[in-house]
Amino acid sequence: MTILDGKKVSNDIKEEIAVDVQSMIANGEKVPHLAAILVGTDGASMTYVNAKVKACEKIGFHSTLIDLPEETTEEVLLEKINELNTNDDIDGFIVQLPLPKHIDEQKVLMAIDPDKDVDGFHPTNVGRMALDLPTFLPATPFGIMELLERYNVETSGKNVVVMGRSHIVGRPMSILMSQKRKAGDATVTVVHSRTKNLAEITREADIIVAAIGISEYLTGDMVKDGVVVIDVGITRVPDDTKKAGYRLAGDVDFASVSPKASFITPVPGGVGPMTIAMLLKNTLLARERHNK
Ligand SMILES: Nc1nc(=O)c2c([nH]1)NC[C@@H]1CN(c3ccc(C(=O)N[C@@H](CCC(=O)O)C(=O)O)cc3)C=[N+]21
Repeated sequence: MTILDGKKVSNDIKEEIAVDVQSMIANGEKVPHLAAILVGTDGASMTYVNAKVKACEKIGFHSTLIDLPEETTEEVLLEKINELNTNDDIDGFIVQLPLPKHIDEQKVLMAIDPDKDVDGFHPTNVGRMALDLPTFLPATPFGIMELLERYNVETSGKNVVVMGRSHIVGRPMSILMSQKRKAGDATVTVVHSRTKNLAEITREADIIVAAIGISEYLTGDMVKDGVVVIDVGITRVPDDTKKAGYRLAGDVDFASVSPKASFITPVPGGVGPMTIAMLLKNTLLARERHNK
């Protein structure tokens, strides 16, 4: 069994990007500038956004964190987005999700200039992804593809079961893996909360991408020997024995699944760090495209 070490691979990618940044500086070019908008003070969201800003600093990007109060109106948020759209110094930006309930998420995502949409959530970019045109791939699926590639995990002709149909992970994952590309060419099945005989389907899978948001849902009896398991879940489970008061759990029951797996991602240290690395990669790409 091989651990797919997202922490290590994400550090490799960050180092590669840092080298690119150094040559940009040497050539007198502007370095990439990422902005992130955070609305409210959700603990997990703050952790992720801060991790993104810190990663920018580490590799030499400029970054701007725009912190807005929970009660920010949709109108004000849309104004902020328009400012970032028209600010030539900003190469790419993200609006951290989830947003407060009084804000229409779809409306917000559609307000982002697709050329600065480094999350790849704008319908234009989703469409471009589906058509296999140049775009920004959503960071989590992009990170999973990259992880599979770097460990030379064979996907061509394999049965891939994607658990979950979210717009951010499950859906794009299923599209990418069915496409003719590296870490693609797979036969993809999407399962979700209405799926019947779910375990019968997962037991046929060569590769499982678990992205349903239920902690430790996938157990050893639901997988076959030699399975490749990608765990996208990240839930904070209350735990008094931990200093933070919680532990991080994935969608996979690692204890029972890992003995049967050929490759498996841990949580933490798997898909999460890859997501951040690919956001940086997209921001570098945005800078390069804006140069042209
Ligand atoms: N517009 C937007 N874009 C996103 O990309 C986005 C988002 N909204 N909302 C929330 C999700 C979640 N997400 C994670 C990023 C990094 C880790 C990560 O680095 N996790 C560490 C652990 C971090 C911890 O201690 O909590 C790990 O898995 O090792 C996890 C989750 C990005 N998301």
